[in-house]
Parts: sequence; C-alpha cells; structure tokens
Amino acid sequence: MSTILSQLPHPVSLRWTEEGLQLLDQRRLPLETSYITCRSPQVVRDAIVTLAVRGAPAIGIAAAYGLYLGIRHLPDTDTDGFWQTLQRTAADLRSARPTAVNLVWALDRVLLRAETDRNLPLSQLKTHILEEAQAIQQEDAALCRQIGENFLPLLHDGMGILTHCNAGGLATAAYGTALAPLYLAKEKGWNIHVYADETRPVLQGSRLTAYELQQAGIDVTLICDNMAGHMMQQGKIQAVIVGTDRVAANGDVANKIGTYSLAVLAKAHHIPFYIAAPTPSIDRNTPTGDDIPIEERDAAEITHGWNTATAPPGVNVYNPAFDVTPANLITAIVTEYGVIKPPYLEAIAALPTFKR
Ligand SMILES: CSC[C@H]1O[C@H](OP(=O)(O)O)[C@H](O)[C@@H]1O
Repeated sequence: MSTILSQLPHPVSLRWTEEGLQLLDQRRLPLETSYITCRSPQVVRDAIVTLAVRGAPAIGIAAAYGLYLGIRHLPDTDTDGFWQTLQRTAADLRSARPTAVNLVWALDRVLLRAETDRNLPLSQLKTHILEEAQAIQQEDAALCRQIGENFLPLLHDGMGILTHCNAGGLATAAYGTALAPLYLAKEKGWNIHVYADETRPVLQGSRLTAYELQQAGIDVTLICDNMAGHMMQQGKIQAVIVGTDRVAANGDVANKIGTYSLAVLAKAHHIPFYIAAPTPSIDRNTPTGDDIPIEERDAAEITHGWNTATAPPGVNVYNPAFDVTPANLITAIVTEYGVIKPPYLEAIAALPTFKR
C-alpha cells in the first residue's frame, strides 16, 4: 500500500458519523479546515448548492447520505409516509446542481436498492439505504485508486502536467480522479511537475488543487488560466489531465468552464489531452455533449470574488460553471476499467456501468 494513498495528505472531504454526515467546508480552504455536520437533507442540499461540498463524485456521495438523513428518523410503522418522504427527498437533492451526473447516479442507485428491498420491515430498509450510501463512498475510493494505476503507463518521470479546477481527493471520497496518478507517481519516486490552473471564478485550482498537491509534497506551480497557452508554447506541458462531471455516450465531456479552451490549445500544440472518468460520471443516457445541462451560477462569483466589487455595478454577467469538450479533442478517457480511446461510442457502450 503506498504511503501517500494510505494516508491522505489533506482532510477527508466527507465522513459519516452517528451524528450525521460531516462535510469539509471547501469554501474555507486552504486557510481553514472546518466541517459542517449535516443532520438533514436540506443542509446537505445547501452544502452542494453553495459548493461547501463539490466535485462530481463527492456531491453524489453526499446526496446518497442526504437521502438516508431524510428518512432515518421516520416511524417504522408509516410505510406510505416513508416512500413519500424518500421520493420527495430524492427530488429535492436531485435539483441541487444539474451537470454532474454522479448526483443523479447516486440517488438512483440508492432508490433502486430501496425498491429492491421494498418488502423488508422499514427498520431494515433504512439500514440498507445507509449501507448503499456507504458502499458508494467506499467504492469511489477504490475506483479512484484504480484510475490512478491505469493512468501510469501514459505518464513518465520528469514530465510537466497541466491540471484544471480540482479533481483531487477533495472532489471525491479519498484520492481524486485526475490527481490520483500524480499521487501514485510521487509514490514511485517520479518527479512530475504540475501546473495548476487557478480556475476562475471559484478558484478550485488555487484553493484546492495547489493545496492538495503542496500537502502531498508534489511539485506544483500555480498559474492563471490565461497562462496555459503560454506554458504549452514554452514546452512546459507534456500532458493535460482533467476530471469530468459528465461523459456523454459519444465521448463528449462536460467539465469545469475553461476545459474546452485547454483542449483546443492542447490540440494546437500536439499535447495529449486526458480525461479521468470514473464510470459513475459516464452517462449513456445522454447521447452527446449538446444534451448535457450546463449549470449557470450567480454573477457575484465573478463580480465579488474577493469580497469586494471587481466589476461595475449592474454590469451584465454570464457565469456558466462548465463547458463541453467534443470527443474529437480528447486523446483518451481513463476509467477504473482501463484506458479507452476513440471511437468512444463503442468503447463507452462496452463499459460495465451501473444502469440508471
Ligand atoms: C472529480 S471532480 C469532477 C469535476 O467537478 C468540478 O466541478 P465543481 O468544483 O463545480 O463541483 C470540476 O468540474 C471537476 O473537474
């Protein structure tokens, strides 16, 4: 077991306790480590909406626990009330953020478990719902490690890698998706130099990725998003690795805003562009990138990012949180089952994914 991956170099993003779900408040990182104790699904939903917990896998896991929080204290005698509350809680959580398919995937998986166990006494059914949420969390940790392993043949000692946003341990149960190979490379003694885009407007790259990698002792340089092309032109980047919020059936990828620009730049510079994609982020029910809902967030994230106005009052603002990178700009998609390459339609159809 690698020492880095057996002990996380940063606080864990979420943990289940008898009190409830504890979520690391990622809005306060990197300067403050504090947890929100969620005893109700409403608190979980608010944490997802406000990015206290964020990252496609992490919000799916949080929502699964939120579903359990919604029914755990209901009377074991009111079957109708149980099912009405379960469905209503799932609908509330599902509406928290639209782009990351992990949210829907996790809720549907817990609901399927409940439906499968429908004839059990409610007390047992509640336990099974909690167990399903815990299984999703534990499986995420295992599959992220595997993604890290599957990436290694694509990387080499001494290379420069560009990342965007945060697809690290803070975005998942433990090790991250796009950052998992970097932790494993460090463990192998490779000297990989990481360039982390700060990722405006919410700065997940500077606040979270730079923090994670620095804590792990990995060589990381923080850059502004508009410097990525220059770094490629200077020959500093030998690969781009990013996460994903949703991979469509044809291989188009939704990820943090700015990802598409990096893919175009990487193509122009003949630099491999890799997606780290756990299969819960792959959605065969979404035919192409055109069908992926893109979240638009509050203008204040852009106009008041540093707790002061950085734009004239009343100015028009457009704040899409994600963009879509077409499959033809993606060199490979690395999943826990292995590396898939174009043509993606067939390769994705062949993946053993959980059917929603
Ligand atoms: C493995 S995390 C995937 C994905 O989620 C992030 O978005 P957000 O911080 O808004 O939740 C970012 O797009 C990551 O690449």
